[in-house]
Formats: sequence, C-alpha cells, structure tokens
Amino acid sequence: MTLDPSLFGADAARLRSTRLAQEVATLVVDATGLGEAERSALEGRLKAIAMSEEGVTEVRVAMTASKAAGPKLIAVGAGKGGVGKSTVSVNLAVALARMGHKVGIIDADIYGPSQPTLLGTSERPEAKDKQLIPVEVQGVKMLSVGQLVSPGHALAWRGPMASGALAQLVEGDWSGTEIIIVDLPPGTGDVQLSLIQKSRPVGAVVVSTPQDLSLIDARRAIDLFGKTSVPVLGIIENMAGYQCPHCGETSDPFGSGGAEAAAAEMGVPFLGRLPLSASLRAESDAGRPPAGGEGPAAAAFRTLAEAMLAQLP
Ligand SMILES: Nc1ncnc2c1ncn2[C@@H]1O[C@H](COP(=O)(O)OP(=O)(O)OP(=O)(O)O)[C@@H](O)[C@H]1O
Repeated sequence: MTLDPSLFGADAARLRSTRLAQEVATLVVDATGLGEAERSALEGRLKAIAMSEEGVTEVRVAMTASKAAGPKLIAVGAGKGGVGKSTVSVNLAVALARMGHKVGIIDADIYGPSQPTLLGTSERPEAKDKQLIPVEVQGVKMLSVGQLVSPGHALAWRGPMASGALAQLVEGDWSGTEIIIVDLPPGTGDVQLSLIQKSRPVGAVVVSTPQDLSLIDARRAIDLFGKTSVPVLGIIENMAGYQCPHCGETSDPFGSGGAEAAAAEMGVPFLGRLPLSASLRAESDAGRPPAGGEGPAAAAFRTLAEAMLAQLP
C-alpha cells in the first residue's frame, strides 16, 4: 500500500516513494541541497502528516541526496576548433567566481590545452594519494591536460590513453568546489562522447561563430549532448560583429544572428553573443581573462554566466 503524495502539500515534490505495511509508513525523500536544519524540519513535517493517517502507528523517513556535496559540472563544447570555446570557458569560470561561486575549470582539450596560458600559470598540480590537486589561479581552481605533459608537447592521445588522462582530471580533488566548467575537446567524436558519459555534466553550453559552417557543427554538438541526455543550457555566439576601433562602425564579418536563429530552430536557449574584439584576444593571450577586469567584456561575460546559471536544471 502507498500513501497519497498530495497529503504532503508542497513537500510532495521531494517524495520519491511511500509505502505502508503493517502500520509502518516508509517515506523515501530526496533531500538534495538541503542543510541539516531544513532536513530535520522536512522530516518533522512528513512524520506529523503521515502519523495522522489512519492505520499508521510508525513513520520511517529515509533521506537520499543525489550528489549533494559534489560539484556540478558544466561542459562547454563546440562542433569544431577555433570558435573560442576555451576563451569562453575560462571567462565564464572567472565571471562565476567573481559572482561569489566556488569555481573549478577542467581543461580537457587534448588537441590544444590552453587553460594554463589563458590563466597565465605554468604551475603543475601536485598529487596526493594519486589524486591530483588543482592549482588555484585568479580565484579559480584548475586542472589541465596540458599540465600532464611538458609544455608545448603536442598531444596526439587516442582512445584509452586520452580517457585515462581525462578521468584523472575529473577525479581530482575538487572538494569545496560548487561548479566546474569543463572545456571539452572540439568536435563530436568518441573522446567527447566518453568524457561526457563519464563526467555526467548537469548541463552543456555550445559555442559557435555566426557562419553557417560553424553552425552546422554546433548542431552536431547539440545532437551529441542530446544523445547523452545532457541538457543544453544554451548556445553562445562568439565573434559576432566587429566594432572598428578607428571609426566606431560595427560590421559583421561572419554574418549575424545565425546562432540565435539556429538555437530557436533547435529549441535550445540562446545565451547571448560576444563581439570580435582585439583587446579580448590580446588580454586572453596575456593570461588575463577579461571577465576578471572592468571593461565591457567583463560585463558581457557576467551576463552570459547569469544566463547560463538561470538555465541550470
Ligand atoms: N571574441 C573574440 N574576439 C577576438 N578573438 C577571439 C574571440 N574569441 C576567441 N578569440 C581568439 O580566437 C583564438 C581561438 O580561441 P580559443 O582557443 O578560445 O578557441 P577554441 O574554440 O577553444 O579552439 P580549440 O578548441 O581549437 O583550442 C584565440 O586566439 C582567441 O584569443
């Protein structure tokens, strides 16, 4: 026998199952995200209601929490290389950290790990009991596949070797971190697929430039996340529009509005666009993510980070 969940009002949303046998009611409750005090208040309310039901002489409440303590991973992908995926990843991470979140970044781009450069660090992570300890830089904890090989060493890892290295990053010591941005390798192949399956991100962001060709690849990336049941939090259009530093006129070298239209067509949110900007590139190359500064790029990345968080399940 079961108890009718509607008895429990708003708390019914947290009920996973109810059972009544030999006058004992057993309630399984999802307590994800609740603190100690809230958990015991919830337990008290459920017990009181269940006890008031006829034929109930004892109530047992089992609390479960899905990965309550673990960080939430957000994958940033792109159908192809060079669209600014790594630049967007690091700036989202820095923007989130500035908003007060405890943020990590995993640079899983085995074809061109760039996070150490973008964050301006050559520090190597230490390992404790075979677990990598992320380095902390510009308010963000970071582990990069680039830290596992000597600088400049081209990575041509395939299959199990790539998966092994990437698993080490995901299984690093991320304690104290709430959100981890995962800078995926560009493309939609097996390496990306197995990384998504292993790290189970709570959501994914797809970066695209406005050209049709890039958008075709972005669609593939969205398909890949769909196949792996990872909700797409949205598309970010990068390198959209260029403001001439001399005359101030804005032009659209790669077209405009393509990503927004593609997002609408595929039924995924459009998170916003970033212009092509020489200063963004220069600051990035120098290891100073503009999201950590004061200019318009910082505001733009903050807006994107907020839009992304708003889509989290
Ligand atoms: N909005 C932008 N304006 C100007 N330059 C940009 C912009 N976004 C990215 N770039 C520059 O484009 C280059 C490629 O960016 P990035 O490395 O982030 O791309 P990516 O998609 O991660 O590429 P890959 O995955 O192949 O490494 C970098 O030099 C970066 O500074």
